[in-house]
Amino acid sequence: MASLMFTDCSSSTTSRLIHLNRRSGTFLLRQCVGQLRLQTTASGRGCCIRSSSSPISAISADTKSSEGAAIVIDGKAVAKKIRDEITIEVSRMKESIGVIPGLAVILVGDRKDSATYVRNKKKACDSVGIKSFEVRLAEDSSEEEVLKSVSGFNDDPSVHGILVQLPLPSHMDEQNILNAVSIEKDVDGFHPLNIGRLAMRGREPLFVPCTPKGCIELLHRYNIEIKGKRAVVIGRSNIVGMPAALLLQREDATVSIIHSRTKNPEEITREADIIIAAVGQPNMVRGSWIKPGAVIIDVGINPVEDPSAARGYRLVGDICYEEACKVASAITPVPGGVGPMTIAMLLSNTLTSAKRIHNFQ
Ligand SMILES: NC(=O)C1=CN([C@@H]2O[C@H](COP(=O)(O)OP(=O)(O)OC[C@H]3O[C@@H](n4cnc5c(N)ncnc54)[C@H](OP(=O)(O)O)[C@@H]3O)[C@@H](O)[C@H]2O)C=CC1
Ligand SMILES: Nc1nc(=O)c2c([nH]1)NC[C@@H]1CN(c3ccc(C(=O)N[C@@H](CCC(=O)O)C(=O)O)cc3)C=[N+]21
Repeated sequence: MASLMFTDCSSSTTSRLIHLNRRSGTFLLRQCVGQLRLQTTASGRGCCIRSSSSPISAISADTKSSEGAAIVIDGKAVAKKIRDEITIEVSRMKESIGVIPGLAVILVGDRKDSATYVRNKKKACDSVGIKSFEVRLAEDSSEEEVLKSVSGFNDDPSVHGILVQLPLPSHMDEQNILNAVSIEKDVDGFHPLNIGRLAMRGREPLFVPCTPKGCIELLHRYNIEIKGKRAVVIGRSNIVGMPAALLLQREDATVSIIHSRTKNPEEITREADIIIAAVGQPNMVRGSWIKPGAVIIDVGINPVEDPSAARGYRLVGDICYEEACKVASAITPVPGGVGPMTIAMLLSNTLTSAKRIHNFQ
């Protein structure tokens, strides 16, 4: 694990989440995702479930939320709904034209977290009927070997999406490898042509990177308006922060980007109606950074030591959850927020790719 450390803020976040999920998970799934209505009763512990009988479209980044009343944006439930939608489309495609969408994953090295992600992607493919292909290469493989695998999948007609799991070992040229993925199969959306088109007005990428796409999809599915809002993206990586900022801009938000050299990040963040945090710093964004009523999408996935957890660690986001949910109007939890959406968007991009390649509507 890259950053195993103690952290003060949100020390009780995990137990609180489990508590909330157990008591209110079912209604969240049914009401937030299905009928787009919220009729929650505030949990006994008060944090992060807003009591409301209004439609989710009432969530506004402008309105001051009442104390301790943020709505939990349930990424796990939305991802499940998207997987159900994909399952139907995959079987319709199979029945109509006999084609099964296929996703190939290339994993180099033996990082535990990467192996877990790849295993989860395979499980997700199985759950919707997408065929999965996998190549595992040793840490000391050559770049040529990886390029050979990419090229094999580029030429394989049963593969419609190719994902090279990142990070790659340091002796490899990541750009060179990502450039080699056929843009028609670039379901991660990391090819420079796809990113370039995302940045240009009037141009459409073939694929949008999965994590930022998942963030926007959550905002859409909760009817959170983006147009005209002030958005702040914290982090500017090629795979999350930068494409997230581009997507928000395409949705007519006014976007600021914060990075490691930004002065007074808290001041800039406090102006935002919508915050997307993709930093990799556990609990960095404190309650005092957040404008009352802001909507928060927490992309960060940071392992922090926790002897009481079965794995010896637990995952926290970049946002100090327990402080933020007292100020924000809506927030994604970690885990159960953006992570499951990333995988759902990967499946969705793979289905889109197969449909496009076979000209199937
Ligand atoms: N939920 C999901 O599906 C996914 C989650 N993640 C998680 O999201 C987080 C970010 O991932 P990723 O984008 O790949 O990370 P990177 O390390 O590639 O990028 C981090 C970004 O954050 C900025 N940054 C770092 N420290 C600070 C700071 N103190 N203040 C302001 N900005 C800072 C960096 O700035 P600079 O550019 O100046 O260096 C950089 O732009 C991680 O926790 C990762 O695990 C990632 C992918 C998917
Ligand atoms: N080519 C490439 N594409 C990626 O999209 C990519 C990548 N490389 N490298 C690593 C990051 C990270 N990433 C995650 C996906 C899902 C969860 C996820 O499902 N998380 C669960 C928790 C999982 C757990 O408990 O361990 C959750 O947040 O609820 C997390 C992180 C994709 N990435």
